[in-house]
Amino acid sequence: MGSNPPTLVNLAHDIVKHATTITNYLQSHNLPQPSFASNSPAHPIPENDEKLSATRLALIEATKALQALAIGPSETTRLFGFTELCHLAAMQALCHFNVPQNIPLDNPVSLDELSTKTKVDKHVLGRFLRMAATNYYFVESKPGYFAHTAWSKTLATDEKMKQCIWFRHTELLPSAGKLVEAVEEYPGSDDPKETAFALAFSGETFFDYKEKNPDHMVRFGQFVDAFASGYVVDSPENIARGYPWEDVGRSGDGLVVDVGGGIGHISVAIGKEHGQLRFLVQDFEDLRKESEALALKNGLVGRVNFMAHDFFTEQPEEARRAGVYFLRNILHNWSDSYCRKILKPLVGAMGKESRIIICDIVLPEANSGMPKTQEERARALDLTMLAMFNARERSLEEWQALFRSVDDKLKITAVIGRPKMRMDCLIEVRLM
Ligand SMILES: C[S@@+](CC[C@H](N)C(=O)[O-])C[C@H]1O[C@@H](n2cnc3c(N)ncnc32)[C@H](O)[C@@H]1O
Repeated sequence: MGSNPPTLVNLAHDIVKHATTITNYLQSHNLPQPSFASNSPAHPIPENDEKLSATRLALIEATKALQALAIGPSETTRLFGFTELCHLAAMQALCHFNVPQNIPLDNPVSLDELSTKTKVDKHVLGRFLRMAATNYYFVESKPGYFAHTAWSKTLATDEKMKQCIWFRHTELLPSAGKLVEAVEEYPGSDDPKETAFALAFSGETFFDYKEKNPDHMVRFGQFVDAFASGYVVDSPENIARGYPWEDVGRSGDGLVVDVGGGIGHISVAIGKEHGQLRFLVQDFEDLRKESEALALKNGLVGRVNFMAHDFFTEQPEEARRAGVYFLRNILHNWSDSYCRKILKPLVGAMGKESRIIICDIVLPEANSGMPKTQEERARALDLTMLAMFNARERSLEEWQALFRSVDDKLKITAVIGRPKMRMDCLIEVRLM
């Protein structure tokens, strides 16, 4: 979609073209134009129109390239990460001291009043706010008075959004800082105990640390919720509509085993759209109550059932020969050797009609044409998996090699990606 060659002028032309398409779409649908004003919507460009979403991505892509060319190589390197790190520190401080909640949604507040309410030194508070304002979070509407923008309002109106900042600052940043040490200390390790995270957090694995620090567990859960509620991750509805689930009921008995399914929110979303399917959500016993409450709330009692099950062990009789073994965001948390330990019991339980469906990222090959902004996010998730778990995102070739190493007959039979899905793909695997 991009201009060739990507010169300043060609990119600027692309930007005008894409911006015009989006502006006209919003106008013709009576939707507000994107703006920094605090009453502007949090998702101004609708996600459900595939062509519009592609234009939005192309616009982001062109602006990223234009900005890189305008700043140039030397300045980019000299300032690398400098402002981003300071933004993260300032934003974490502002969220920690509940500054977004203490600014009225539609009016400015004086720095004096904000300092009294939050008990943060007025001068330090002003410095954090002025840093954040250079990134469109908050605006100094007149000297010494701060108001919300649409950006900062996301933090004021949804407590969960603050955990996106908290996670990056409090868990990812210290872990990322230990990556070099981890690579030197544990060369080639695939052990979840030998990670950058463990080096940063007193030798604990990610989940052991969470168990000992329930506050981190709660915040992490809220972060995942917030992260999954926008453009970045596929919604449960995308998954429910992205795959021909109606075929599952035709062969086998319509049973979907949601392996490591959490409280079963994906099973519920698929179950609401596909009445012929039954679901067995497998996870740790402590999620049973919440899972059963979710099924009850959605009128799916009897069709969405919970079963405590450790996915490293053999499947019990009632979960054998299921139509589907579904694993969403499970295998990317584990290295290949652990993935084999998860997949082997599933292969052992599969009947002739069974399939495994994996919902995870498929990393692009070199020069695949995937927009750089998208690829950047996928690669960032890959490095996050490395730092936190010694795990990884995988390319199609790496997925294929993993399945082959479990069983020669395990073959990828379909990959559903864009435009039906966003970041993740649905990878269908069968014994052939
Ligand atoms: C990243 S979450 C994904 C949850 C769900 N599939 C989703 O897409 O929202 C990983 C899940 O795996 C579960 N899990 C971790 N180890 C497990 C094990 N040994 N057996 C069963 N579930 C496990 C966790 O409790 C958690 O719910």
